[in-house]
Amino acid sequence: MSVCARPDQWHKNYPIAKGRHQSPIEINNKEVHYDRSLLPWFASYDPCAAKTILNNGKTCRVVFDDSFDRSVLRGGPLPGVYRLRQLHFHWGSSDDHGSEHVVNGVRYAGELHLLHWNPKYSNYLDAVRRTDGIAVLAIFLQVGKTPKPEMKRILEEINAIKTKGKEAPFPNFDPSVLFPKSHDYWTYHGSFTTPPCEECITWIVLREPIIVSSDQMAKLRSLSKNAENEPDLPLVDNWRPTQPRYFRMVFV
Ligand SMILES: NS(=O)(=O)c1ccc(NCc2ccco2)cc1
Ligand SMILES: [Zn+2]
Repeated sequence: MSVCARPDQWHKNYPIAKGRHQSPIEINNKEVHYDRSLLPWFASYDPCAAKTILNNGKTCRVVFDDSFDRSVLRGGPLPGVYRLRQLHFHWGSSDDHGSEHVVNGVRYAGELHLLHWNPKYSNYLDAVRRTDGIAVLAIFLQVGKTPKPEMKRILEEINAIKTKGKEAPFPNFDPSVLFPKSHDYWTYHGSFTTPPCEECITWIVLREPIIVSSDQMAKLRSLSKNAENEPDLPLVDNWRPTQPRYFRMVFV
């Protein structure tokens, strides 16, 4: 495996991976702080901003037009609007694990991340270098009998992006159809969960998971991390283990 492949080796190329604001973390109800000044969050997404779906060898990602304030997240812990840039997933090799954040010891089968950046900075890569540059809305995927029908749209495209580097058009999609009923959330300051592990993320982790079927999780696991003409390597277990919380409060 290349030196960057294993999370415990990342710090060799990205020293910040051993920082004090790394993600994901364990969220334990007995340690969270209630902050009544926190507002509800709101997403207003333009379905026409959705562009393509791709397999980058590490995850399945849907990319949106973020050339202006077209699809935005605001409220909650955020100081202003943040532009939706992409969404992607993390999942395991079986239904009993795969999420990045862990809640009171509970691991979910997967986790959906919607990544937004702060347009007060000139572009995404500039925002990535700022502590208030990025906001990620995280939604747990729980395996159950009555899956959310809106997940089907994404999973139907999986066959078109089986191998690394494959991309397909993904028009007319409003990701807020994937949200659970409750908007209750935890929030804390953390990092990217993959290199470069920059500590630029305001995390908004939804308490209520969305239900997916075991077949839908198997569909995600049918993706490959290799390119088309290479030996098959299943794309599974693309989650980072939880990192030390140090003294970061997690707010409700
Ligand atoms: N799982 S996540 O939401 O923390 C996440 C999201 C996006 C990246 N992208 C990698 C990157 C960082 C700077 C430029 O490109 C890495 C990790
Ligand atoms: Zn992620």
